[in-house]
Amino acid sequence: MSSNLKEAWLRLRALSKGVDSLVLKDMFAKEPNRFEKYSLSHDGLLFDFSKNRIDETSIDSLLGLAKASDLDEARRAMFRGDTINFTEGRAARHVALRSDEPSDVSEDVLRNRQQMLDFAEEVRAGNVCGSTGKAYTDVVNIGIGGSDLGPEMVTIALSPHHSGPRCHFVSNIDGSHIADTLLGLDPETTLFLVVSKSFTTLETMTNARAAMKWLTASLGDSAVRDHFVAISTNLPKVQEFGIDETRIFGFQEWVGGRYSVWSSVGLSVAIALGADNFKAFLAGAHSMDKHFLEADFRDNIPVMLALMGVWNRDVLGFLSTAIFPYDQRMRRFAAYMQQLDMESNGKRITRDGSVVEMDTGPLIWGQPGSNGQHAFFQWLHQGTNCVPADFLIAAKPTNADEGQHASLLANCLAQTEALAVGRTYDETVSKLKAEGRDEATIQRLAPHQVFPGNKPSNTILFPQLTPYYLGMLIALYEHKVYVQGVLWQINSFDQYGVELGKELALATEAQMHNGQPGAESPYTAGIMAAVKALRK
Ligand SMILES: O=P(O)(O)OC[C@H]1O[C@](O)(CO)[C@@H](O)[C@@H]1O
Repeated sequence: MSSNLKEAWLRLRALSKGVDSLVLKDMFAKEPNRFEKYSLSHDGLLFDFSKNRIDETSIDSLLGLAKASDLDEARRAMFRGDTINFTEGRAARHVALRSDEPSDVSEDVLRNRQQMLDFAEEVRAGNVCGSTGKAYTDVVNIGIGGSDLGPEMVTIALSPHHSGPRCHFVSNIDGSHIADTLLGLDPETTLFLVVSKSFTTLETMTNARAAMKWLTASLGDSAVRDHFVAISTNLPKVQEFGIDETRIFGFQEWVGGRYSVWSSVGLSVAIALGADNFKAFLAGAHSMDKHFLEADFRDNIPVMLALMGVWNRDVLGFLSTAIFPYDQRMRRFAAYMQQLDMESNGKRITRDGSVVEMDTGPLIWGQPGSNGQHAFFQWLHQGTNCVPADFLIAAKPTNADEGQHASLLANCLAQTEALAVGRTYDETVSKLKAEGRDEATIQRLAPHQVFPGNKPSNTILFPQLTPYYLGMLIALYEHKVYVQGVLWQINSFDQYGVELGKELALATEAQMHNGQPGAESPYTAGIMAAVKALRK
């Protein structure tokens, strides 16, 4: 880490001494124009970060950190296609997937995109169909992690825009996932998309083999050609698996799994929504890309979102960040963001090989509002921990009642206020008095009904949940994650942390099926014996 950056971190962390005086209620009283000062907009999307425990001093210090980390060069390096994935020695150039501008990779990107969109349109039109001549009614995307979460989240979020076959998503190695999905599907009208960058992922290969068995049992081996598509960068493995070469859609090595929904990995999205909607999805992301690349840091939404996260994590010390889309169709958004953020920034080694000295990526979790309000919001309001949260909401509903949407909006905004402001003991006593409670009841209940408040949140408001704005939202979070990785000096684009468990699972499975007694790992021998006894 450069001495500049070290100093910037020291300056920032020195501010932690004064954080007790940062009380949102008082800060709003002193600065009634906080919304004007601490909100940004771009292309219809509004980012309100006024309900963070920040002031001009903290913002200056955070911006100083961004500058000292050479973030300006880092963002240009990403767009140039430099080797920013420095452990795996490649670029992370997902921004090129949503750009039509000429570059060294644009020809390849546009060719892949066109092939994928043409195929999607042919499927939608019924021109490409099953082995018995029937059009596909159902598409099953088999993949996991980035080969599943993006397509699944996006197709669910944009369901009002569906006009193609139904889409299903199978990911889990648990055989019940594919079994339950295939129930009720007709082999003659089902198309399987086997999505795996590596084409070696155990879950995906196992589920793909199960799907093939199910299909060929009724339509014979020759049907595989018409009912299986592969999306991968590993062409030899796909061919070995037996998928016809005319049904293989590739993408580039520099597309990371969790950044791949913009590539051929989005085929299920394109089949469900059509090429024009898919292009609008890319265009929304591109708009955010340009904003991220060009706007000054203080006016830059991904940069400021990242800096709020760093403030909450490294100065205020909060372990987690919650994501609450007030949108039932965005119910898989937090799960998607979990992989994006936690697989990217759940790291502890910096670019120079040393152990990082600050806390890195937070625990990401969330559920849609208003449901969450009736489950875990109690804990947020009155529990002993503090969790900063992002609230996301569309100004206008899509295929839903305007009045109900007004209630949804009101709930979303009210929660951000309740978290920030809380309710004091005296206010609680007044409320109980107004309810006509007697003195003894007031004394007994008041402490239980106090809300400490001072819980930070961001609010992200967008016009409507369209393909364009969903693309913009995802790109916003992608860039936030990258900015934070740059500040922490970690590589946001590898995922070595998932490997050890995979290796041990293979050894454990071998032991479970045909291992010699006594040769088991001491850590699992006891439970393995219990499993074997129960399986007899
Ligand atoms: O697309 P693949 O190669 O099957 O990988 C699936 C997922 O597995 C991981 O490599 C590890 O969980 C993810 O990064 C990736 O999205």
